Amino acid sequence: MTYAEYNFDGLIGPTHNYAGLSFGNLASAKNAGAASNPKEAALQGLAKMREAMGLGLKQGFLPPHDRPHLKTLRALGFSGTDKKIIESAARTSPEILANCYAASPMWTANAGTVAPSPDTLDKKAHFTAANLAANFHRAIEADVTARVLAHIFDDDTHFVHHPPLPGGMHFGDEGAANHGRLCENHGQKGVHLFVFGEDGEKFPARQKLRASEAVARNHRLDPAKTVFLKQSGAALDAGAFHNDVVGVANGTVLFLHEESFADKETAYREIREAAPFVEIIEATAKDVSLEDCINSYLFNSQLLTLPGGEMALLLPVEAGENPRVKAFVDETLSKNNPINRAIYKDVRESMRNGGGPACLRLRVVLSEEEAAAANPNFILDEDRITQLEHWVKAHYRDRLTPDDLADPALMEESLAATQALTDLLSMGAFYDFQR
Ligand SMILES: NCCC[C@H](NC(=O)CCC(=O)O)C(=O)O
Repeated sequence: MTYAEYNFDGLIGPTHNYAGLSFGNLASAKNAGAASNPKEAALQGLAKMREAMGLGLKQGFLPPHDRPHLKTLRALGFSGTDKKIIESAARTSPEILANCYAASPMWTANAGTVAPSPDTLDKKAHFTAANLAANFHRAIEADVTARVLAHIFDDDTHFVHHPPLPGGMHFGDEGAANHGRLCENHGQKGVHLFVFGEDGEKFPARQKLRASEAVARNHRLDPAKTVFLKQSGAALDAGAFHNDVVGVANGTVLFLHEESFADKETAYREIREAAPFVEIIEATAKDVSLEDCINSYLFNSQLLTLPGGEMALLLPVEAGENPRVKAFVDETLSKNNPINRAIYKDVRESMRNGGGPACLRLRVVLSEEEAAAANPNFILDEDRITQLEHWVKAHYRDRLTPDDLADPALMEESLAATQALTDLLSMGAFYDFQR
């Protein structure tokens, strides 16, 4: 059976803004209060999806969530008409309102963790939506994300869906941003790398070891092909709030910064034991400092296997603008390894909130049969992506500041856009505001 990797990117929602909500995420803090451009953000995201499609890769997307999330605002005691809810939240609790307005479901690397069917005991593909317990604005994504995944992969002969882990931060889980899969080819049993953290001196760790272990158990992974690795405190405190800021795995390659893990020698040994075929390509601190790494998002690139078998790095333009990072990329391309191409893409709107190319996508490996069982409305072809571009251009603003969140007109526009999208995608009464 033929297996292929699908990248499911987050379609960036109409309320994309810079509210500085994520402690430990340096870009989010730095840009707090700045004006965003939601239209440009969504079009940059779609342009990245087009790029991947142009490379001959399979591309899907996950829809944005309904924002503002009125259900959460009501649960927190705001009542009356929708307009009244926005007005009173804006007046008394602008911070709560900003959290309920975040377009953060765009970063689908945090939507959940996926185990492809060749890797699981029951030979089904398993999904666990991430609980994102570390941040209020992200924790409210979990239920709707679980609904989205169940809607797209709606066939229990092929797919198993696990609810977000219970227990709040005790089982804090941030999904695929702390997870990678190594394999010789997609149809063979892969090796799962789960990276967890422990609170640093400056910043808290979001991913807990016990959460990664629970996901691995639920997904019925082979313990011999599962490795749990502790993130280094230095990386966390330098701003790597998710491990995918300092490393990426694809196929036989692990591409990362040498200071990613707490105990590098042990980590590499365990990875090699589980995946003897692995090729580790690392940047030393001398090549690129952790600071350069985090400012440029070098390792938050998508490492993609092209149809011809070679690999390409899809990097943010910021990586090409840093001379030390650019030199390291050029050197990597010139060496004898599978990475032969670098493509720099502009996803600046997302980058300003700490999300690079790899944050914007969830990888799902599917057999042909499984792909045929997935909802085709969320797999892109030329017609579908053009439709989405038109939808963005028709509904999105090109400027949004945190002050604008107080304006009930923004709520009306955003929910009207979401309604139009559900019509376009035949989703029915999908979101909480439609029920
Ligand atoms: N994987 C990338 C995730 C980026 C995301 N940023 C944010 O939520 C910032 C939102 C804001 O500050 O408005 C986060 O930190 O989880």
